[in-house]
Amino acid sequence: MRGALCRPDVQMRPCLRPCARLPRLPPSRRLPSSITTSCQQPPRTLPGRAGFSSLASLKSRQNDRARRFPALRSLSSSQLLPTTAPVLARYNSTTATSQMPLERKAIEIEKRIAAIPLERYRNFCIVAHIDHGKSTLSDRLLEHTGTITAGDGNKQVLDKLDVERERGITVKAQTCTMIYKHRDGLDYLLHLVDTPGHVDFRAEVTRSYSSCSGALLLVDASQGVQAQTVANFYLAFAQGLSLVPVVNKIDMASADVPRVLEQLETVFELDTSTAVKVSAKTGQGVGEILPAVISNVPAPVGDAKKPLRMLLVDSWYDTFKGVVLLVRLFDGTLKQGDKVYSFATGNEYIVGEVGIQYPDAVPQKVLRAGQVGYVFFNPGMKRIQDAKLGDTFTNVGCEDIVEPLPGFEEPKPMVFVAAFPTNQDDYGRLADSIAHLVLNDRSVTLQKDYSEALGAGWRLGFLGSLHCSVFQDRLRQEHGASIIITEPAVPTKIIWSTGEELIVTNPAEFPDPDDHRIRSATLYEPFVNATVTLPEEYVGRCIEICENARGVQKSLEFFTATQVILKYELPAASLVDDLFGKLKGATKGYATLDYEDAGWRQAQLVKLNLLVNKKAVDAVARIVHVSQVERLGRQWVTKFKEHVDRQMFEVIIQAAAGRRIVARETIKPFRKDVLAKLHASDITRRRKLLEKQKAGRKRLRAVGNVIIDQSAFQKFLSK
Ligand SMILES: Nc1nc2c(ncn2[C@@H]2O[C@H](COP(=O)(O)OP(=O)(O)OP(=O)(O)O)[C@@H](O)[C@H]2O)c(=O)[nH]1
Repeated sequence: MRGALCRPDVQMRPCLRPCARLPRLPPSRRLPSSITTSCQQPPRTLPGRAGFSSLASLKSRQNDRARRFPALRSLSSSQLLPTTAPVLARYNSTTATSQMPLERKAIEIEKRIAAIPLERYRNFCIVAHIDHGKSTLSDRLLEHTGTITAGDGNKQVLDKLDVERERGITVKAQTCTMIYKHRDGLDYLLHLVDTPGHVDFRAEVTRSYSSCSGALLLVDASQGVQAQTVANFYLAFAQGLSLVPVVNKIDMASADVPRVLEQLETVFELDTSTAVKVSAKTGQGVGEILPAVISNVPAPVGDAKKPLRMLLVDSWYDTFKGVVLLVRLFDGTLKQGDKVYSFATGNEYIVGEVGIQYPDAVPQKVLRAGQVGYVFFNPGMKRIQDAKLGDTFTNVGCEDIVEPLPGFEEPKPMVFVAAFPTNQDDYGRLADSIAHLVLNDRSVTLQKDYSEALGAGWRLGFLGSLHCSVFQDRLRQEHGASIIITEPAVPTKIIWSTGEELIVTNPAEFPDPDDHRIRSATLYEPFVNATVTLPEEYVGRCIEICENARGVQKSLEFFTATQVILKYELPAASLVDDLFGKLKGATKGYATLDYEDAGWRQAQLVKLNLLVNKKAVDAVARIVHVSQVERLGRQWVTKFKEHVDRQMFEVIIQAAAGRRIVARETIKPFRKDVLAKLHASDITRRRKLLEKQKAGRKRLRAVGNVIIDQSAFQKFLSK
């Protein structure tokens, strides 16, 4: 959430181009620019070509593996080389210089970059609401600079995950270096970051801003300013980024450019005389963007002659290279063989390879101050936990004279679910798949969990509901996993009468109603500050929805004659309860929502249990506000009844809030005709058989021995 992520310690820059003044901004501190001390570094030998041969060596390793393990021969190259093969495939199909082998291409790029001074570097990202065209515009810029060739196969080149392409959303910020020949005839080194628009991935956005000094503020000409435009604008502004207004989708019949320009002036007080009007789809006007970036975005500050000061922006795991780091160099240079020191862990590493994303990994001899690129070590960094995002690296021996950069605040997961394999035999395989995904998504938290009903599983924490659903999709798509996922829930804070605190993310850890301590404890739930933008005619309905979600209105402002910004303080639980879906439904899809962490608020919370023959189904339990128990309890018992088969005995389904039963349904038993073969007149025998049947039922009921099929849970837990 934004509150937890934005950097209150980053100073606002005195000059903001083109906008000069803005109210209501958080205090911030300037990004450190340079240090004045110097450091004697040991003489280094120039790296040989070894760094460039990594691809060849990977391929020969692949062949070697295939020779040793014949079963691997049937696998595709992408299965054998999880990172490099798709990279190569796309590189070959997309890169303008793609006909060249990787090594030649690397040398060519290196020559051009070496001739570009720091004053001609520009690091920028695209700030926009979801779906306003960031990834499409990135494609056009990559084509415009010849980084990739135009063509149908090149849609959303920077959206590398399957789930991103399938859903058409950016989940992971991606970076790309471009070399641009400007109108002045000189080469400029541009570094572009395509960021996600959705609020769940705000951590990615914030981190990306730290490697940039400017941003394109992109707005859809038909939709105008929306919730995430506002939120991302304030984040970028607080980081001191220089903003270039860009109006996109001008090819659309519904485009209203003058209205959008007016909004940019009114909402952000931006000077729109320099705004660029484009269609990322057709390419119209795209040629004007990079000249605007060059004139408005300042070159990064840094000194290549100083000791290394390098910020760790992102990381991912590669089977062969170990952890690969995406870094921004503030000072110094980095090349193969350099020894570096991590301020966060105190570990030392030897650089194995450095390079740039162009848009895929292209090795380079050296990275210089101001550049953003990748590095991996030799021997490789084994544990992803050692790559602490926001960490500063310097040359070994310079740790006492180099001041580390301010890091990032780790995002806190706010949505928790439990996950279980559909078939317990798959536990081991699913554990591997989850571990693999968690390696590359640092914001997911993972703990082992166990449910009597569903067996061994895990409790996973996510940044939001979309983050959770993207993770599930990736598990299914990339690992073919079949899982049961419980309903998402937010954490609860308990402050005991002794003053001690406990954050409960698993309802199983919530104290029993019989536990005397809970009666004197105070309970808290997380709240968010939500910003909703919507057309004026739907205001009444949206207010009703927010109030029903226990929201407290903070403000209602018109930012144009027909558009409203509504601000509410809301329980975070309402977001997992599909508040956004309800708002969209009420506004024909026009409402947009953004939110930031507003901290904990005291609340009357209770654990709601689903009981089957008096026995709690642990996987279903939730901690909810007292006002919700009746509605949710009724919903649960009705839905559960639909999915449980009739048994030989009566099944009682109840919802219990603490000790209070709030809803009940009964499934009548099959009555087996035990008297079928009996002669009608044999009264004693008849009574005996009926009594035996009754006792048998009683015994089963007493142990709550209800056989519930796994598919019943799946259907119950699926929306
Ligand atoms: N007509 C038209 N459609 C566009 C234009 N730019 C983007 N689109 C379409 O708008 C949709 C969203 O574009 P994306 O580039 O995925 O948007 P995004 O901002 O990267 O989306 P997120 O990463 O999910 O925030 C896609 O269907 C694009 O084809 C444009 O200039 N004109």
